[in-house]
Amino acid sequence: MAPSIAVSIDIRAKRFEGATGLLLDGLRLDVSEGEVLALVGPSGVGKSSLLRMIAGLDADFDGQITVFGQPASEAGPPGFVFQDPRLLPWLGAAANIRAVSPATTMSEAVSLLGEMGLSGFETALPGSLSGGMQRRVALARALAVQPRLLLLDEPFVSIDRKLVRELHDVIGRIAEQRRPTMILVSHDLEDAARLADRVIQLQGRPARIIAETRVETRRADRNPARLLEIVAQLDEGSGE
Ligand SMILES: Nc1ncnc2c1ncn2[C@@H]1O[C@H](COP(=O)(O)OP(=O)(O)OP(=O)(O)O)[C@@H](O)[C@H]1O
Repeated sequence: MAPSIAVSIDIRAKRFEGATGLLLDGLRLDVSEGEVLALVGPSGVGKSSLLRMIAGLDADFDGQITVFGQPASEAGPPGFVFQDPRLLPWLGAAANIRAVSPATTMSEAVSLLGEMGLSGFETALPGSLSGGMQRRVALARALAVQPRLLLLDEPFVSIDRKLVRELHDVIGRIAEQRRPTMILVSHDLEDAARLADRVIQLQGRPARIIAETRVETRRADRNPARLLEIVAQLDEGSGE
């Protein structure tokens, strides 16, 4: 049986007030339930803007986006991990989760932090955590409401490569075990190659889909050599 559609995007036009020209013009894309989709493209192409439209945070465009069959602006908030972790600096890690999701019990928050590899850091203030750890708290916070849709906006920027790999593992585990539909925005082909089931590459103004690549290799089998091959395949697709 074909998987059902989680997110259906049909944008005829998106323009920002005061900006010259259209940001998006004729973008159609369906995301299947449980799929990990990567949106990749250069800075300024419109990836974050598209993510905000999918989240229902920006309904000012010509077209329609549905999330599990409902207009995005009425579908309820998805899990959203922003480029910067946006943690409350005066609250510990578990309290940060509960501040956004009050229905989450302390033991659920502790268990989520454990899943992110942060056992023992429940009361740690954000300022005492590394950038990678703060991202993991933000991920735990997004997962606390058990979202069917998880949106990740450049979760790997400004952290060093070793921490990026740890975060790749955490997100890969979420994909395999919790199986939310995930849309991951990145400018880095390697992030996409490591995590995505399908990679959409955007380019230009208005932004167009210049390549769509399905990554058939199971995430667990994407060892360094295979990852290099996948990145090369994506590079070829983008004409780089
Ligand atoms: N609220 C806004 N008003 C006007 N222009 C905007 C607004 N938000 C974004 N833009 C413009 O839209 C374009 C796309 O921005 P967006 O942040 O979506 O790109 P991006 O691909 O996510 O880039 P980056 O990776 O640098 O965040 C940019 O030229 C940006 O300046």
